[in-house]
Amino acid sequence: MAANKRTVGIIVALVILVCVVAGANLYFMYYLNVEEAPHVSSTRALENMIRQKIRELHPVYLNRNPRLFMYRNKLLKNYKPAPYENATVLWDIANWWPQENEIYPIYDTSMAQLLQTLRLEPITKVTNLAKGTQLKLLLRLANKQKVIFKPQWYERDAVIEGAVYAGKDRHTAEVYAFYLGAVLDFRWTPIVVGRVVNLKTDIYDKGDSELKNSMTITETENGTEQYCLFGKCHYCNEEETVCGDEQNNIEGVLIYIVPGSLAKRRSPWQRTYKEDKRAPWEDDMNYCKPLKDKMETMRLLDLIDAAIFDYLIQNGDRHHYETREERLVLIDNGKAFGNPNKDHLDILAPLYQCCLIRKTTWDRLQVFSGGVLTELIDRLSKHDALFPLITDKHKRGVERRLLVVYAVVEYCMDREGDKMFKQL
Ligand SMILES: Nc1ncnc2c1ncn2[C@@H]1O[C@H](COP(=O)(O)OP(=O)(O)OP(=O)(O)O)[C@@H](O)[C@H]1O
Ligand SMILES: [Mn+2]
Repeated sequence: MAANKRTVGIIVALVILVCVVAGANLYFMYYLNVEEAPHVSSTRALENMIRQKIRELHPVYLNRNPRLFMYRNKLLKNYKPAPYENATVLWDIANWWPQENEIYPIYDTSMAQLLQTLRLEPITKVTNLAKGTQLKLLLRLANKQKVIFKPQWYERDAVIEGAVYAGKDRHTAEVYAFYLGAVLDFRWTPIVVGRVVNLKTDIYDKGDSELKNSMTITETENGTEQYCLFGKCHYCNEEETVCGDEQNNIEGVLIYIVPGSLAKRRSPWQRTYKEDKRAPWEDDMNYCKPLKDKMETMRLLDLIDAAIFDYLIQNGDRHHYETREERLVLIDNGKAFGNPNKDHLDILAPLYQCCLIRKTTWDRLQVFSGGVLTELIDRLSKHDALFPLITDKHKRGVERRLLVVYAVVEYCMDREGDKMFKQL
C-alpha cells in the first residue's frame, strides 16, 4: 500500500515536472516567437499555413467553373474588334463613361470600336509628360483627344532581378492590367492598347521643340538615321534612351486619360524603398487592426481588391494610390511582370492581415479557376498589336498566384469564418 502510494506520488511529481518544463518551454517558444522575432516567425508561419492550404485546395479551385460560360462569351464579344466611323463620337462617349472609379461599362458596343480608334487614329502632336518619375509622352490624336504613351524598355522575356519595384516600366503590363481588370470586373484601370509607333514620323516630326530636344538622332553605319528618346522626367537622362528598330519603329502603349480629377494618397502598405529599412506593416501581423477603425470599410475593401490585382501581376510599386470620387482607381500598372519565377507574397498583406474581401470579388475570382484566367485574357488580347502581351512563364505565374489567393482566403475563412465577406 505504502509502495503504491509512493509510486503514485512519484508519478504525480513527474507529471508536475513535465508540465512545468513543457510550460516553460511553451513560454520560451512564445517569448521567442512573439517578443524576439515577431515578423520572421509570423510571416513564416503564415507562409507555411498558406503552403499547407495550397496542398489541401479543394478541386473546385483547380478545375474549370461551370459558371464561366455566363461570362466568357459576353466578354469575347465585347472585345471583338469592330470598325468605327467617327472617332470623336466614340471619345465623347468614353469620356462620359466614368462613374466613381468605374472607368468603362461592363459590356458596351462602343468599347471594341474605341480600342480600334486608339490603334488606328493618327498621332498629330507630341509633348513630354513630366508627371511621375518614368518616361512618358502625351500624344494628341486627331480631334484633340489626348492619351499617355509609355515606350518599351524590355523584351517580354527579360527577367528583372532585385527588389519588387526594380527596373523601368514594362509597357505590356499596362495592357495586361486593362484586360485583367475587365475579366475580374475591377473596371478601375485605364483603357489601354499596344501600338507600334515610328520614332521619326509619329514622334519626332510631331513633337514640340522640348520633345525634339529630348531625342537623339545618330547616323548608323549603313547611312540611315537612328532616332532615340530619353524624354523629360525625374529619372530621365541622356544615357538611358529607348530606340526603335532599323525603321525606327518602337513598341509602346497608349493609355486613355481617365476624365475627372484624381487624388493621390499614400498607401498604408507603402514600402520604404530602402533595402535595410522595413516598413511597420512588414513586421506587424496585427497591422490592419487599427486601420479597420481608422479607415472607411469601402476604402479598405478597395485596397484589398487592389492588393489581389497587384499580386496577380506582381506590381509591388503602389506606394501611392489614386482615387476618383473617393474610390480607388488602378492607375500605373507598369511595374508588373518583373520576374516570373518570384512571387512576392507581401503584396497580399492587405488581404491576409485584414482577412476581409468583397463578396463580389471572391465570387468573381472563383469563376476563372482552372487555367481559364490567363487563357481568356489571351483570347481577349489577341487583337492587340503587342500580342502575346506576356510570356508563358508569366502566365503560369499568374495562375500559380491565383491559387495562392484562393489559399489565403481559405486561411482567412478558418480564422474569421463568413464574416470576412463584405457586401460593400
Ligand atoms: N490614364 C490616366 N488618366 C489620368 N491620369 C493619369 C493616367 N495615367 C497617369 N496619370 C497621371 O499621371 C501621373 C503619373 O503617371 P504614372 O503613375 O503612370 O507615372 P510613373 O512615372 O509611373 O509614376 P511613379 O514613378 O510615381 O510610379 C499619375 O499619378 C496620374 O495622376
Ligand atoms: Mn510607376
